[in-house]
Parts: sequence; C-alpha cells; structure tokens
Amino acid sequence: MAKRRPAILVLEDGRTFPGEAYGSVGETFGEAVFTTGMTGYQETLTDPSYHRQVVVQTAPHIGNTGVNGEDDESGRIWVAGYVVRDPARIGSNWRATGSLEDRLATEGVVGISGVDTRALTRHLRERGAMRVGISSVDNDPQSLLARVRQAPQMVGADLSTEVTTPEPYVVEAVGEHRFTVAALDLGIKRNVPRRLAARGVTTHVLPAGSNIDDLLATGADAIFLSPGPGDPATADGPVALAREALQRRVPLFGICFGSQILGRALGFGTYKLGYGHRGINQPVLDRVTGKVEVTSHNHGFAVEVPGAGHGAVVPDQVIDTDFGGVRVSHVCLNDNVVEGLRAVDVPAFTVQYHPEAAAGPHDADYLFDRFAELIEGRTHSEGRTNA
Ligand SMILES: NC(=O)CC[C@H](N)C(=O)O
Repeated sequence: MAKRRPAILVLEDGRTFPGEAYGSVGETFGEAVFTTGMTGYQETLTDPSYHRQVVVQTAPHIGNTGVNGEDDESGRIWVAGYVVRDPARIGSNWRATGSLEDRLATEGVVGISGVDTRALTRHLRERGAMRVGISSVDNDPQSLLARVRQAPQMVGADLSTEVTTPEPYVVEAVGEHRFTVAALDLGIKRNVPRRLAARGVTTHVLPAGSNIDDLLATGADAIFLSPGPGDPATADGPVALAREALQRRVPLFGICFGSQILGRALGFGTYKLGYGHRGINQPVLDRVTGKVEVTSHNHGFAVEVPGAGHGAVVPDQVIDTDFGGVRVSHVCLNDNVVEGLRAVDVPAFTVQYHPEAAAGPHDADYLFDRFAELIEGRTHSEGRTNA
C-alpha cells in the first residue's frame, strides 16, 4: 500500500495529534466528538445529526466491512471529518459494494488515521467536546490552531435548515394502513419512517420550515419531531410548532433533537453535556416498566428539568408544566441524564436516544408501538390521552 501523506489533528486547546491522511486530502473543522460504537460506522457517517462534527471512532479497526447500498441513514455523509486509529486494508462483507476510504474520498470527507484515539478520547472526556481541525495540506500546528479557533462553536448553532429535505416526501405504510404521521424533518434518519411503516403508519416527511397547518394538511393523525444537528436552544420555530400541537392535543412523539424541542415546548431548558453520549451500548432505565434497555445514542445536549442538577438523580414525580403534568420517563444509568419525557395530561412523549437504532440494538423498538397506541387512543376516543 502506498505511503500515506502526513496529517495533523489540532484541538482548540492546542493539543495536537499526528497521523496520516485518510479519505480526502485537505483541511476541515468542526466539533470533536467520540463515538463508542464497535459497528455501524456507515450509519454514523450518514446520520445528519453529525453535521459539523468531527467524529472520533474509539473502536480501533474501522472499514472492515466496507460500505454497502443499504445502510445509509440519509442521502450523503454528514460528518465534518473522520478520525480513526487503524483503517482496514481490505473491507470484506457479503453486502459490500465498495471500500470506506474510497467513499470518504469520493464525498470529499477529510479524515485522519493512525491517531492515538484512546488518548484523544480521554482528552475529550476530561476537557469536554471542543473545536478541532484536521489538515493534510498544512502540517504547522500553530497556523491550524489559529483557524480552529475561528471555526463556529456548536453552542448557538442552528443547523436544521442545512440538513432538511428540500421537498416533502412520503414513506408508505407496509401492509394495512393504520395511521398517518407528519414528520418535521430537522435531520431525520431513514430508519424512523421505516420503523413506523412496519406498524402500518404512512409518514409524510416535511421540510424544517413547515408550520403546523402544513403538517396537518397531510391528513396526519400525529406529529413526529425528528432528530437533528445543532443546539436545541436555537430551535424556536419548531418549539412554537410543538406548543401549538400540544395546545391542539395532536399526538406527538419526539426523538433526540425532537425530544429537546418538546422539552422546551413544555417549558424546560436545555444545556450542553460535557462530552455527550455517542455509541450503541448506553444503558437507559424505562421508569414506566422498570426495565433497563441497551440503546443507541447521539446527543451533545440534554433537557434540564427542575430539581435535578447536572448529574444528579432526577426525581420520579409529576412535574407541573404549562401543559399539565410531565414525568421523566427514561434516565441514563451512566450519568442520570434525562433520556425521555412523558406528558400525563396531553398526548405527547419523547426519548433523547434512538429507538430506531441504525446502528444499535433494538431494545427500544417498543417505543414505536407506544406511539401507535398513543395515536390509537386519540383516534378512537376524541381528545383522549394515554395518561
Ligand atoms: N441526534 C440528535 O438528534 C442530536 C440532537 C442535538 N443536536 C444534540 O447534539 O444533542
């Protein structure tokens, strides 16, 4: 194999890691975050929620199964940059249609390999997610650092309109049609409408700028608020839409960014986590059933509920909001972060993690059944909730 060009990675606090060019040769900037998933790199790369983030894979061998025509979660790779330890020399899998590195190069994704990703991950875990630059064209850390410090921060970033669908589209129910859902696309992953379709739900996916009348004009029985990149504190339009939906008692389900938006609509704040949750093996307690599920995560922000400081145990009690009582239905067992909300008096619930998985375990798939049950309650007894 030809010798790779040297490359460097510089964090905004000046810590520098040497490596080699991987994927496209060039320079890139973003927020450095790490993901602990041992598998599923293709789904990670194509998840729109990673827009403007430079993803560090803690798993040391990446690219082993190549890339295939089935696992993309959107129409392109979204990560701003890619950091790996040891790229596979040969990708091999019965579904593979090409190599990961060729795809990164084709899509212009600048990466770096040969990085001590354990040291880098520990640094990010201690110091927090921060801006980063990767360059295989300028190997002077000082000049790269100056540009890293000019790159935009993730706090205050409003990115939904950069990733949303330009035009509405429909994903049809599989088998008998039961319900219609309008999804506000703030960075949706393909597996969400797919999991809904498997429950007889037809999903109309609408652009981020849509208003509630646009959503309901699809004939929707319910609204879905999608995952997506950026700081939820900037999502005032979707928050106003969610409040309108809560007022009209339209059944609502939100995932990740959608959870943060619904949290804000209920009157809660959001805050940035130190280094976030990204991986496919995070333990979450479902307080409704008492079961622990192993789940897929990708979030850097979280909902803040009263009475629970960061890292403190969130009380299991009904919290009064503008829309009646709300319970924290799910918590992360690693750090007590709020992982789900369930309204008691209006038909709405959310999770901060990814029941659609892709990549990840399917433990939380039942939440799509809960959504269908919520819609059913609403559809069959006017104005009713799942309380
Ligand atoms: N996957 C997501 O929806 C991420 C939500 C938000 N951008 C966060 O980082 O917390």
